[in-house]
Amino acid sequence: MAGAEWESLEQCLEKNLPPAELREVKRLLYGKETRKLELPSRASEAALEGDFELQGYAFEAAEEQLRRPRIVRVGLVQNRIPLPADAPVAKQVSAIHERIEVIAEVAAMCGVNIICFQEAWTMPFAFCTREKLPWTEFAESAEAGPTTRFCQKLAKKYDMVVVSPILERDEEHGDVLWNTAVVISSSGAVLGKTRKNHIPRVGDFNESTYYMEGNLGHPVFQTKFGRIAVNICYGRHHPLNWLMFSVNGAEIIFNPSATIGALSESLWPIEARNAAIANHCFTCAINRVGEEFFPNEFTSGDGKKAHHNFGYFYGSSYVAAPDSSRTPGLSRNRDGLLVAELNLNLCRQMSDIWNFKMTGRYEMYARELTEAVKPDYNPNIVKE
Ligand SMILES: NC(=O)NCCC(=O)O
Repeated sequence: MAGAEWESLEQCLEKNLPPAELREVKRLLYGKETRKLELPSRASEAALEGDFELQGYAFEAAEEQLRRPRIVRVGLVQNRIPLPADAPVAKQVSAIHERIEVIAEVAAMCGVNIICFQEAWTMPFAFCTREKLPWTEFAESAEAGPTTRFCQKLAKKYDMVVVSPILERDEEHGDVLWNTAVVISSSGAVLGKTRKNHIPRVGDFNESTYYMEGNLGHPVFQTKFGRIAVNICYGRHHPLNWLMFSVNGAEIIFNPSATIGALSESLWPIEARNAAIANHCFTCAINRVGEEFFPNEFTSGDGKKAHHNFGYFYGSSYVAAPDSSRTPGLSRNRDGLLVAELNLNLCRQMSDIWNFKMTGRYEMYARELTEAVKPDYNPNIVKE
């Protein structure tokens, strides 16, 4: 299984395919080509100095007579944890805030309107350990915690919407934990929060030890740049989860994730891209980078030796559009900022062409699903 030594699918294709074939392969794997964005040279210099990748692409839409283009720039941030997982909690949180502050400043230079960080961005992805302390100490109030205050400052300073996926401690309801994304308006106000609806029970993703499935449904946030939603990590395997955000009007669905190569890398390029097509919206898939080592060994419950290492987080963050085009991914092994310019008019344009919302048989599905979840349901199998 590839670790850091394998840079990316894109690099491999560029290196090994003759130009004419590369064009055809890209046509299938990436759809209509996205235009490379001209980003300010001071942003590229700052990225170089800060040792992170900076890429920018634009999605085009057809010109309309009655609507002006609705242009919005999104910024996707993928990163390693800057300090080892056994460093003191407060130091880890400050180090990650400092790292993200540098990347957010570059995002602002690039004109980013909405920035989204990776899942549980303020901490190592420690849920594999099943230990409570010190990992639960990373949990914070979504409304008033230090990370939300940090993001509010960024939002106000840069007139930017910030999507901040954290481990939430809900002090108003018995101090319980949730996997939550806080959405902070460009005014600096907390617009709201959304919680991870599907908790993985696969491999070392032992998240059910820490929190329950979200109870906030599928909220969509009206920002001044467009309507956004957040489908946290494992929710991307559930087409109906994407659908419900779309039913509520999401034009951009962020998918902040933490996932490893051995488990999901072959699913990664397909799922968010498919969701963008099926729901006539943009999707933004973000994954963390690198390896994380935990002080105490843990087992994977598979009879194999206990280990300290979760596996390889393969980055590869990308944006997908409703017309099936997508950006190349960021690298598999470096911190990175992906800037994508979207024209939200493309959502309705694709809907008018393909009509999935119009041809979807939602009443029929709703009726049949209502029956299917009943304990006495008989599957509709026709037998001879
Ligand atoms: N963080 C998380 O939900 N990971 C589960 C694995 C996956 O969905 O690829």
